[in-house]
Amino acid sequence: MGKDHKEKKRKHSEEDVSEEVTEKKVKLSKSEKKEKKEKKEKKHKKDKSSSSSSTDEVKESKKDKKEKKEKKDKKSKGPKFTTTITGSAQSSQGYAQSSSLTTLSQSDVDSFLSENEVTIEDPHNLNLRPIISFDQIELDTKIGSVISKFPKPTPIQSVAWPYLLSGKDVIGVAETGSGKTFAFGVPAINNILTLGKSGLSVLAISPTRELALQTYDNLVELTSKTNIECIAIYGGVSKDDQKKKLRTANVVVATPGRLLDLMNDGAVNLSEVDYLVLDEADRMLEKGFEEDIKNIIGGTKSKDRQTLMFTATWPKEVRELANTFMNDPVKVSIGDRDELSANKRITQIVEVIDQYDKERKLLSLLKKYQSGSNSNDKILIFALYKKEAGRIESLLQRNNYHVAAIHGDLSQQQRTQALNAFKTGESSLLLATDVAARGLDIPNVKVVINLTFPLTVEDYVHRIGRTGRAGQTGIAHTLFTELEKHLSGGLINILRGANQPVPDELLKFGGHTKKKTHSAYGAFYKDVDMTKTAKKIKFD
Ligand SMILES: Nc1ncnc2c1ncn2[C@@H]1O[C@H](COP(=O)(O)OP(=O)(O)OP(=O)(O)O)[C@@H](O)[C@H]1O
Repeated sequence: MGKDHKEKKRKHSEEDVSEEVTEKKVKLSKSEKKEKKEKKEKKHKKDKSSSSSSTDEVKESKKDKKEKKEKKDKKSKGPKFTTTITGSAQSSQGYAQSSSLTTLSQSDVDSFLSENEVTIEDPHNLNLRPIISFDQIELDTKIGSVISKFPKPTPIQSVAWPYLLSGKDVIGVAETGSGKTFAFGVPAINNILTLGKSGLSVLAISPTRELALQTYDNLVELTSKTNIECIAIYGGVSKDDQKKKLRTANVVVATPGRLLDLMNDGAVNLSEVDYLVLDEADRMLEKGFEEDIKNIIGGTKSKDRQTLMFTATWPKEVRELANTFMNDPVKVSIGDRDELSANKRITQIVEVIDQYDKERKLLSLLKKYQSGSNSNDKILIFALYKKEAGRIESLLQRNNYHVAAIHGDLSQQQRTQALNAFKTGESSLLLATDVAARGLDIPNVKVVINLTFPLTVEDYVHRIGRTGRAGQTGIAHTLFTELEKHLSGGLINILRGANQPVPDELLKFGGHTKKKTHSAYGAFYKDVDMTKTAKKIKFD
């Protein structure tokens, strides 16, 4: 390999993966569009030449539609949440149900499951009861004292912990801001302490540098009273310090590019990793990451490894790939996660506007949301591309706004500074690309403004999830233009699913979400039922 090529490769691996994937997707989608057009033309010619076969096709497609409808009707008539957990003292591989959980009445367990719309798909039939209060779980006291700052576990923690402490592979799907980091973090650290593990045994993979750092901070807090050493591995900073710390680390949180880089340098050995987490798992399983993830997982223990996938969105398209890395996973979902859905405590406002009106509209929204007693409210503005972010940053500065910015054209130091300024409130505006869409837990973000709609509806759910976290409420204000009309159907479904008004102008775009032209991208496809009204599903 030539020096230039090597250098290019290194740079590539250190670039922010998230933005990189977004841009790759767009480039590829152009060539795929061309391919699609050619296919369409071919099909058209074929149709013309055979009118009888075309009649057959119509019949066939009607039949298909009928079958699909029947299947759908059947599905919707069946029980939505099928979880029942019966039985009392349960134990499995090192996890023993506490006596206080055993004495909990079955009706209390049932109402917890129903109120939180819990679904558990457990191929092992373990029937493990959810941990409803902290006194129902026996954790190492060094961890117990850290998490006791919270009043009780969040639903995803309640349900996932017993399975994770039992050594099972788990897919955890729960809304944004619902405590998924501790859902996988607490058992990770508890297992190290109680099983007396040494060496590098826990690896969590994150899609962005900022999220890797945040998860690292959470794990440092959890291990603060222990000798466990944690390290964050991410690009844009020197490797030397990371290499040194890797020699003694027990827990690694990493972005894929830098981790692979260090693996290639021989600076990290994952062969003893037996607790592997893909955070924002659907993102990590997209085509742009797939190879990297395969290579990383290939370096970990293949036998006796516990593999976890956590996310707020779990599109069908990634599920098969997920299974290839897992061993009979238990799937735990909170809320109706089979349908893509947003956190219901977020007020969603969607305005359909002319794209040339965006900048004027943004300035008026900032005036509206930061006026009077709300003048210091934190607002997060999402642009789609680095260029757009740069342009809007100048626009805001010209209008005397003090704005922090995070996107791929900035150095890691600038990004970290910007995020800190927004976290501490030194700057009440943060302008970001989708680098900040997932996972970031920034206190008190009151409003998220989508200046340009993201490339997928999943990304929309993650973006708006930067507000309304940990039980709080928030506002998401989205500017939608004709350019994004192919995503209108998916957006309409999300709005309806969260009991939010759907503007007539959005309905006019129709209710069909087109299949993504590029399979690497978002993997979100859905036929939209325009007759669907928002419903509250009850567990009975
Ligand atoms: N048991 C708990 N009770 C109350 N708050 C909690 C609890 N556990 C975690 N939190 C807090 O909830 C917030 C959101 O948690 P976290 O960032 O893990 O959410 P998430 O589900 O991973 O969100 P996202 O899908 O956006 O990544 C954090 O500030 C965290 O400290």
